[in-house]
Amino acid sequence: MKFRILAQEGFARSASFMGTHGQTETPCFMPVGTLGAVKGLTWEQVKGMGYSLVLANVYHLYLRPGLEVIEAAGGLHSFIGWNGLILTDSGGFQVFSLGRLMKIKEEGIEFRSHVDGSKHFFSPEFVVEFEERIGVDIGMVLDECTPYPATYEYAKHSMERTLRWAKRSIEARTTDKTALFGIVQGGVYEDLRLKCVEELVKLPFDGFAIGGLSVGEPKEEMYRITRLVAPKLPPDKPRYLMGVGTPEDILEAVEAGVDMFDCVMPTRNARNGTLFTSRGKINIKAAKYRKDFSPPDPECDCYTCRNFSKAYLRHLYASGEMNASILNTIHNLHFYAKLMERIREAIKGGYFTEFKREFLAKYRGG
Ligand SMILES: CNc1nc2cc3c(cc2[nH]1)N=C(N)NC3
Ligand SMILES: [Zn+2]
Repeated sequence: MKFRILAQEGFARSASFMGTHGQTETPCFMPVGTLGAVKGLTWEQVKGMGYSLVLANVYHLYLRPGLEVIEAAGGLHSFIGWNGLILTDSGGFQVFSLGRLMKIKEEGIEFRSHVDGSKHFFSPEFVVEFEERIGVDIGMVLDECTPYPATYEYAKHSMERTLRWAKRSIEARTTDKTALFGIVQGGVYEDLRLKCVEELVKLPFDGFAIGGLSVGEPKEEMYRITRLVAPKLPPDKPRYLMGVGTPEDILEAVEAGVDMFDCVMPTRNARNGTLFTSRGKINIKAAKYRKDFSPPDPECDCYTCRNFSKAYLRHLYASGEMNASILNTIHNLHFYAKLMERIREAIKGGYFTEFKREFLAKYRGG
């Protein structure tokens, strides 16, 4: 894995990331393809929007279709038919948020499948092995996701276990074809976060993620921890803020030095009719759009905005048509791709601060 800084403005930077299956430029947003597909879109459409790095989940792929099928297919890229870069989250968060967590032990996490209730066990070593065997470009280590709120004591013990698991994950590596990223935990406690960074950066990770945020804490807390941690992570390696976020969150985090993002919002919100536009979010279900024959976002050049009106999209949604999800997802993911493209250009052009101010004025101004 190679990471080369192309331009810097304050803490914000634009870089190129080279992985086994190609390269991408950062700051970048990763569409969520949890089960090996971005819901409602073909890979041709995802690639056509300019995405070259997508996210999938070890927890889900392990349960369905399972390691045996993916390996028999020749790895995850050939199984799902995506020839760009793939990052997999480790399951740490998913077991906490989806699976029925049974027990956290020093050895690993015991959980029940949310699919059929069967019992399973993830160790840090197993997750690294799984990610290497399915051949992803970037694998996240198994971490203990400290919930919010958590007491200082709980966050401390949880962070210390995440550090012990990080060491075991590095030791479990057998190839550099799968880049491995460490995850910073420590709740909302600055000293725990800094202690975690201090220990984690001693390990030869290819990149570092800030975990344990966007888990229900107030926005200001998320920004405070991000601004504290991001600049302290190695400047020559990618920084990934997990599960984030809205256009505003992304701009704040880029300004703090974050390079990579993932969030279900553009895809999940699309399926429930919420569209991101240059003047803020709109909900296409609203009655006021019944005879509004203007596009979702007059400043957007996506297929949906070039061909369809709010009234039509509202009609599709109200009728439960499949195309409602497809057309709304095309717009939202295109909006995010465009935002990241304009962020990269702004950093390279040295006008990111102005871009952020102008974008947010319009986006919040409605
Ligand atoms: C949606 N918010 C969110 N916060 C996260 C935090 C983490 C994560 C995924 C997340 N998603 N994956 C991990 N392995 N650890 C931390
Ligand atoms: Zn559009």
